[in-house]
Formats: sequence, structure tokens, C-alpha cells
Amino acid sequence: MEGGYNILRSSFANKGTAFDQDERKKYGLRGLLPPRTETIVEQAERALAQFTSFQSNLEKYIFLNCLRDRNETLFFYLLVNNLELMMPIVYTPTVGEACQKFGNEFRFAQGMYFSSQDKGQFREMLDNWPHKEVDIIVVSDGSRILGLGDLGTNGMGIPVGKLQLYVAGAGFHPSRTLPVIIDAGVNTKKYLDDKFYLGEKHARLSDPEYYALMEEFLVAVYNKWPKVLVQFEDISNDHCFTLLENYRNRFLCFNDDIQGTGSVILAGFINAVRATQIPLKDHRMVFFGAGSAGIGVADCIVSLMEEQGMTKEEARKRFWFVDSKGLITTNRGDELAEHKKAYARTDYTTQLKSLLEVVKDVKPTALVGLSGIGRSFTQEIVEEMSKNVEKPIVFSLSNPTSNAECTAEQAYQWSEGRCIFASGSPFAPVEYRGHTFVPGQGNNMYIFPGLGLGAFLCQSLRVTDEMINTAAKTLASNVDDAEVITGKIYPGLSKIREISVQIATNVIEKAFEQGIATIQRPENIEQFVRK
Ligand SMILES: O=C([O-])CC(=O)C(=O)O
Ligand SMILES: [Mg+2]
Repeated sequence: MEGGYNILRSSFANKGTAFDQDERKKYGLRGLLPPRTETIVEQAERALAQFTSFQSNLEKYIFLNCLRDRNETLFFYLLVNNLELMMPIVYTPTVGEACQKFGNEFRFAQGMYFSSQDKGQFREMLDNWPHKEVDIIVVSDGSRILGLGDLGTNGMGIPVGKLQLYVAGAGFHPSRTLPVIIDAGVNTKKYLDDKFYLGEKHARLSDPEYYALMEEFLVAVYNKWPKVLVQFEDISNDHCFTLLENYRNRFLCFNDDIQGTGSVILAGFINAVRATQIPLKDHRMVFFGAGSAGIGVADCIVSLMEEQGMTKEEARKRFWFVDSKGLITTNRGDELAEHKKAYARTDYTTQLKSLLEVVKDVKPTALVGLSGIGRSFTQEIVEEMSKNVEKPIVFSLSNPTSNAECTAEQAYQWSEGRCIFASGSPFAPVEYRGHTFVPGQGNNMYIFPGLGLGAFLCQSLRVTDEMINTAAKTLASNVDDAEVITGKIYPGLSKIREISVQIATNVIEKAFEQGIATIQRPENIEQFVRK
């Protein structure tokens, strides 16, 4: 096949009806398109009408990704101009359903896949990627997709969705983004038995085999694209902390669930502290869920407490972590996973087995859910908590919506409209006793596009805790005092591109301050970012 037809079949080159008459002559497109030339505004109007005509969110998701497969330019134009409407489709929560049904709904491949069958050949395989330059990679092994568990290769929707936000939220070029799945097996029986499942059908690899695969992948990637930024995403707790420790000082990389979520919740917490007017050092925080996100968030809050003069030990004592076995203590008789040890309480002789018992005992100012267990903040728990504080902070952060620890409506009702609420997945505004509450979305989507852009643009040697802390403060400062008093702790989503500029600018400043930016210092960093 030759000429114009190939252009129409390439999602990057294709402009569809927007090719003008001169272009149609030049590229051999005459006769291959309906006669009238349209502007992208007209094309987008039609695409929006088509999007709206679908009933289910999953159909809308499929429509958008198929549109992208035909015409990247139109897809991103539509997304950027309808971000608030389409974010819950291309991203959380619909992307979760799309991952669960990935094998059933598969139409065409996006991104790249590497499995144990390909061992020793990763570097060579990278040369099959059609684009010369890659600036950013999001890589998952599908082992902990949102709060949905081990989805194996079906998890590809997450790297794809995150990178769409890197483009829409921070201006990365679509052709320079690469979504990746490392297929290391799957432990979910449903997928092993599913005839439409597209990953390798075996149990997950042993640790040595797994780490060898990851090592081969990262070495291959940095050999081919030395400047690339790698974001680790939705990797289970047994591996994600080790991977981050192994690679954070070796390559330019970060883990979005530990550090991105940590940063975004720190931002929300900074503003919740402003709203409650209780000093940071006096907060008592009960965390339900001690995985990547829970520990990542606590570490970020601890770093802010240290900055304000507390020692690490004092700061960590303000946290009470609860997991499936109850309050995490040093003496409860089980072998604690390494990442939980720093937050294990040493001051309990009786074992508190349930979240309710812990809330009764601790009388927390903040209750933070990153457990992946839907509706685990019961009426009794939220009411109990609300007895003791005027403005209880209730963060129900697990994704997608079905896994939120409680809904926005429940939190406002059970706290009699007093709580400062945020969730990981979006909730609609809630009417309660004549008042409209707009729940904040404490989702790492506010942080990773700007953080990644800043770290990549200045070619930082690594992503430091200070850069992550700076990103959080920048996000927090986007809500003013008058808004904070009403319980609004995150800015509106429509501001996301502007926020990404600010975050990237401040992250670059920080990298220069720390002496780890490797480009020549631009005269005006903000203008450099905007360009
Ligand atoms: O993807 C999201 O919405 C946030 C996130 O990283 C997760 O839940 O794992
Ligand atoms: Mg994630």
C-alpha cells in the first residue's frame, strides 16, 4: 500500500477531514476523503457528540481509545478541551473496569510488552518501537492495579491512561511516551482460566526471576534512551519498595503510588491542617492500609513534620497504622513486612484487632483509607471519630470508586457536615442540610504530570524527597484561605495544566538547588517549562 492511504492509517500523521485542499494534493489524498475540509473545532464537535451518545462509561472508554488509534491529534484536542468530563473515563475509575475486561475488549495493541519468554532480548525488542525518541515510560507488572488486585497483563490500561494524562496535563509529546507491561505471570485464577486473557498463563515468577526481568528491562531502556524518566506504577507491596530503593539513585525514576500519592495527600493534608486550625504536630492520624500508598503518604507527612522541627521518631509516633490483622505493633506476634516496621507501635500491651477499636482508643483527628477495601469506614467508625473533633479529616482514598472506604455522601452525613473529605476517585457534589459540599479528589494525577515534567526537563540525576515535598506545597498553595475554610483542599481539575507548570518550575528550581539538574540553568525556568 502506498501514498496517501498510509497517511490516513497512521494515527500520528492522520488529520482526517482537516487536511486542506493543498495537503490533499501534496500527499495523494484526493478522492480518499469526503469533499469538505473541516477545522479541528468542527471535528471535535462531532467526536464529542459521538462520545456522548454512548450509554456506558466502558463504551465511552473504548470509543476514545479507538479515536486515538485513528487520530492522535483529535483525541488529545478533545481530551484537553473536555478534561473534567473525560478524566473519569480515560483514567480512574473507568480505566479500572477497562483493565478488568482488557482481554474481552481488546481491539488493538498499545505500548510494549515484555515477558519471561523474551529474556535476554529486551534491548533488541526496544528497537521495534516505531518512534525514535522516548521521554517517559510508565511501567507496571499488573500485580496491584488500583485496589483491584493482580490483573496481570490486563493492567496495560493503567500505563496507557497515566501517559494520556502526562500529555493532557503536562504537555509531553504523545509519540515520546511509552506504556509498558512486564508480564511476570498472574496469580488470579480467574485470568488463568479465562480464554480471552492475553498474558502468559502461569503463576508469578519467583523473586530472583522477577528482579532479573526488571533489571534487564531498566538496563535496556537506559541504554537505548539515556534521558528517559521511568515511572513505576501499580506494583504490589512485596516488590515496589525494593525496586524503588534499588533504582532511585541509579536511574531517573520514581514510584507514583508511593511518592506521587504521598505528595498529593501531603498537599491535601497541608490544607486540611489549615482548615482544622490544629497545628500539624498535634494531629493524630489513623491509617487503614499499610501498603505502598499508606507508607508513602505517611513518609511524606513525616518529612514535613521534620521540616517543622520534630524528630523522625516524634513524627512517626503521630501515626497509628491498621492492617488486616488490626493495629500494627511490634509485639503482636507476627513477622512484619519490612515496610511496616517504621510505623509499628511499641506502646501497646493489648492488641486492638479492628479499626473501630483503634479509632475509639486513639481519638484521631484524621482517618486515612488506603486499604483497597470498599466501605470499610462504617457509620459507627465515622460517628465515633466525629465525637471527638470539630472537623474530622476523612480521606477515603482507595480506587476505583467501588473500593473507596466510604462515599462522600456517607462522610458528610455521618459527620453531620463537619468533615474535611477527600477521595481517590471522583464523587459528585453532595447536598446536606441545605449546603452543597464539593468533595476533593486526592489523586496523584495532580502531581505526577508536573513532577515528571520538571524532573525530565532539567535532566535531574534522580527524583528526591525534597522535589516531592516541593510538588506538594506547590499544589497546596493553589487553594486560597477563603476556600480552605469551606473545606475545599484541592484546586479544580480545570487548572491542571497551569498547576503542572508551577510544579515543574518549582521542581526544577529544587533540582538546581540540590545540584542534581544536569542541563544549563535556563534564564527563566517558568518560560522554559511553558515552551
Ligand atoms: O490511578 C489512580 O487513580 C491513582 C493510583 O495511582 C492508584 O490508585 O493506584
Ligand atoms: Mg497507581
